[in-house]
Amino acid sequence: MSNQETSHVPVNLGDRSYEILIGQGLLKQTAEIIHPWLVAKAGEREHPSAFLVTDQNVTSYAEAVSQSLESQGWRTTTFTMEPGETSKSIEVISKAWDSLVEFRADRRTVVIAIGGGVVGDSAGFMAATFNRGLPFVQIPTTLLADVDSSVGGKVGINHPQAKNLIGAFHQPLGVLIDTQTFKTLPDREYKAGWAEVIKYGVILDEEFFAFLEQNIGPIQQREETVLRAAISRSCELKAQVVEQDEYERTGLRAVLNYGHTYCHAFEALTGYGELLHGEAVSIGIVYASRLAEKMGRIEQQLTDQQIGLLDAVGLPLNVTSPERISVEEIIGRMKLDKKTVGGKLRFVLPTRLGHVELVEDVPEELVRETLIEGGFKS
Ligand SMILES: NC(=O)c1ccc[n+]([C@@H]2O[C@H](COP(=O)([O-])OP(=O)(O)OC[C@H]3O[C@@H](n4cnc5c(N)ncnc54)[C@H](O)[C@@H]3O)[C@@H](O)[C@H]2O)c1
Ligand SMILES: O=C(O)C(=O)C[C@@H](O)[C@H](O)[C@H](O)COP(=O)(O)O
Ligand SMILES: [Zn+2]
Repeated sequence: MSNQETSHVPVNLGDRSYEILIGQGLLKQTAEIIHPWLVAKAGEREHPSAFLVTDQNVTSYAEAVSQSLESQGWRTTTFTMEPGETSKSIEVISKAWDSLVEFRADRRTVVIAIGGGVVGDSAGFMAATFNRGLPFVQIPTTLLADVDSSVGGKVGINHPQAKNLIGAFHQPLGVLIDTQTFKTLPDREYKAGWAEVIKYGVILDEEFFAFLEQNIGPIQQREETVLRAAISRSCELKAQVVEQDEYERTGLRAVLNYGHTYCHAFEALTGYGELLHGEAVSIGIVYASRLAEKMGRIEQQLTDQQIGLLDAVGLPLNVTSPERISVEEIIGRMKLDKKTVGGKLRFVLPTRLGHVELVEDVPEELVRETLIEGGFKS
């Protein structure tokens, strides 16, 4: 694939269908790219307006987007959040609602997220709630947002007790991925994104997992061809799951939550921000796999294989100083997980490489054992 080509990944959801575009230098063409998306979904408009949402580290990308739109006659304003997980809060959303009022946003104002998953999830929640729903476009700028958070319509904010507890399903009109944004992405954030990519291999695609194992060097070098292949395949796999269970009703979409029951508890208990989401996913995968071993679903070799790949891309395998957090606190936070039914924990667990299942009857004692063996306070 030449670097100049733009790839298209469709997400087929009836009248909420959209496409994910992956290419270089797309930000500057935002106005031209999103115009047909808007016309198809909401009709032609005379005085287009856009509410741009970004964070302080990526304002230059938001400026490129506003320049493109304003050159085509759009009225725009930019809402800039502080970077980091703590911005996924009701206080930030409340300020954004005030700005939307001040901007005189109407039902046709497009909310455009330009940033990582924090910006995308928050902006999506603004779009889902203001005026009972505004059109929404995702322009992700982290690897994690490219491969996961920008796709599938889960939007929301955190509750101090649990991740993403307040939210909605609100699909974007489209996703525009400009791979040039990788140039400024710090190493820690870059590595964090690979946790969700590796997750897809474990849950759905053994061959993709092997491809990642064979490309550690190019991954570390941020080689464009491998990056593009990994982003496209991840988006395809996520789209296939979301197409079958958009609202996570049948349990099918829950496979995307592999490692997340542990991950979300660790994120909340370490105070949102100590661990990046991708780092917590990496740690959560290790724990979930160990739990699967204890349940006799897999051999230790499969856990070791996942650890090998996570470690090779530089991801953490445990929380720092786990002894400061008690096992009971973790179990308590796990019970706030959205997969919990009637107070009973449910976990997504592997049966083999490329396949996972949502498991109902997980003995809490085995979960405790994994945590105690990981060094948490008993
Ligand atoms: N909705 C979903 O389906 C879904 C899926 C996965 C994760 N998430 C959520 O996504 C969030 C994590 O997203 P994230 O990992 O992108 O973190 P993030 O949004 O916090 O971004 C990470 C950091 O990188 C900076 N940054 C972003 N792009 C940059 C660039 N190109 N150059 C320089 N700096 C840049 C940001 O300012 C921030 O400091 C979590 O809140 C997680 O819960 C949601
Ligand atoms: O899109 C999904 O569905 C996912 O589970 C993807 C996850 O990577 C993501 O972290 C998501 O935000 C978790 O959703 P939640 O419903 O457990 O909050
Ligand atoms: Zn995730």
